[in-house]
Amino acid sequence: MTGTPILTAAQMREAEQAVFASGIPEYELMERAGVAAAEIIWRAGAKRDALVLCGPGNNGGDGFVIARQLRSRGVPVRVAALGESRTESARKARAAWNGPVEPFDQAGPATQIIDALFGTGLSRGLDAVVAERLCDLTGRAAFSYAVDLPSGVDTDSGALLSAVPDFGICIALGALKPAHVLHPAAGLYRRLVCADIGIATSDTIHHLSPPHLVRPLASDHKYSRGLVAVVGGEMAGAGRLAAHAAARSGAGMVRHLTSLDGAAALDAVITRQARGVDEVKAYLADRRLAAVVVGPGLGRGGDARDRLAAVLPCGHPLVLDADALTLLGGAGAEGIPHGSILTPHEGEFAALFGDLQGSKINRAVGAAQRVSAVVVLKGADSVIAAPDGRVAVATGASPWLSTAGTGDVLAGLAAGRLAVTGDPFRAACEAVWLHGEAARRAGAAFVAGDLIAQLPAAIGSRL
Ligand SMILES: NC(=O)C1=CN([C@@H]2O[C@H](COP(=O)(O)OP(=O)(O)OC[C@H]3O[C@@H](n4cnc5c(N)ncnc54)[C@H](OP(=O)(O)O)[C@@H]3O)[C@@H](O)[C@H]2O)[C@@H](O)CC1
Ligand SMILES: Nc1ncnc2c1ncn2[C@@H]1O[C@H](COP(=O)(O)OP(=O)(O)O)[C@@H](O)[C@H]1O
Ligand SMILES: [K+]
Repeated sequence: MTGTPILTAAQMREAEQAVFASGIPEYELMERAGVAAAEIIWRAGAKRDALVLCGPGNNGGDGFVIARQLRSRGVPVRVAALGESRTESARKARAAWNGPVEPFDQAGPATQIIDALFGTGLSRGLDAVVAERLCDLTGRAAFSYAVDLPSGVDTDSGALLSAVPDFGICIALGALKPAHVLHPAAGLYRRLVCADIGIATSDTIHHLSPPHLVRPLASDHKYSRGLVAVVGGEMAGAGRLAAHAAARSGAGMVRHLTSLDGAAALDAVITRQARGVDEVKAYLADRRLAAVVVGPGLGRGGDARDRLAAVLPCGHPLVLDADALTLLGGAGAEGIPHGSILTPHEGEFAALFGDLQGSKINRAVGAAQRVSAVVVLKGADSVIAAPDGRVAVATGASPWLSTAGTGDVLAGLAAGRLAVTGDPFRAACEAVWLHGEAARRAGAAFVAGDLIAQLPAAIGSRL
């Protein structure tokens, strides 16, 4: 994965130490951060009057540098500070600002508000009066900026530790942090900009980037492009959605095994009635199968359990979703073949891995390592984790995706990409990106089937 790196507060401090060890002083880094942030603010707000809110730590120090930079460009700037500056660099930045400093609790509104109260060093929620004033000033400003992070969010989990206002632009310094991509914090700004301040970042957590897909070759045929089986059950609709998504994923052929009568007449998806477990097993004996998805439309009764039990040892690469995850949760996540893709929403995840703690990223990584499989922990911020520690986080998903059946589409799509690539982490990343792109193209108030219709265009955009 090659998207923008995401660093926790501790990893950020390590990267910062490496810069200091190379001979660059701390204050130089603060100057770089302030200059880069001021440039972004200048481009957005030009000469509109600005109020910079400075906290006691280095985030506040960045604020003093920003104030000086903006003033040198002719912006009418005021600074309000929350007490004294407590770090050497912040004191230096404050001394270099030779304008007045207002007490935070007396600062009046401005057209532009720059929040440099707290960043990665926030250790607890803001005092209620401070948070309230920040919300009030930010709400009244026409332009608002959060320096590094909105003050009040927990860097590593994206949780809100106190009331936090909505910002226009969040200026991440040096690298993204988990709070920039995880909700609820990730929903607090309209635009996110990452300012390069010369910190080397080589970590394993990345923002999900658009995939590079390949066209079929002239020598390809339907089996070489990947044969997918969808093992459904009594709820044919969900299985059908997964099957049709797989059929528009780039895979060569899709078979949908249902326990119901009525194979579709004219359809690219081959629907087969496989009433008993032996019939399911017979279909799964096909060596040409490149991926099998089980869960959408499976059901949760005894028959569903038997079908799932037939799929788990089949030896083909698996995508486990929906009812399959719920059934596996009841069994303590036993029997999940290594290298599978699991696509739980939070409820299914809790049933499977309820004891895991920490941020959404930590929980997804813990789960992936526990079952040696790729875990896609879905939601407005979907986290894709591999057992080797690689993580991609998808942001900006359309909230219109919160409609029935879109998860079935994702499962089918993941199986299709798994059949094409043979690589579970890559397939999961491609599927989540294509799913999000299809939703963007589908616009508003779509249903799961509309999403499937957008998949060819989404794929076409990445060839
Ligand atoms: N990493 C990098 O590469 C670079 C980092 N840079 C910048 O540094 C920022 C991190 O700076 P930082 O570590 O000094 O922490 P910061 O967020 O300013 O706050 C810490 C202070 O606030 C205090 N405090 C905490 N919570 C509080 C509360 N609720 N209410 C009241 N007080 C509270 C806390 O006190 P304590 O918890 O010890 O009581 C401490 O005094 C980072 O976000 C970025 O902007 C750039 O300059 C250059 C490159
Ligand atoms: N509020 C939201 N914003 C963005 N994406 C969402 C939101 N809610 C759900 N999604 C996405 O929609 C899909 C829903 O999947 P799931 O909950 O399994 O639904 P279903 O079981 O009905 O198919 C997932 O891909 C999830 O990431
Ligand atoms: K801030």
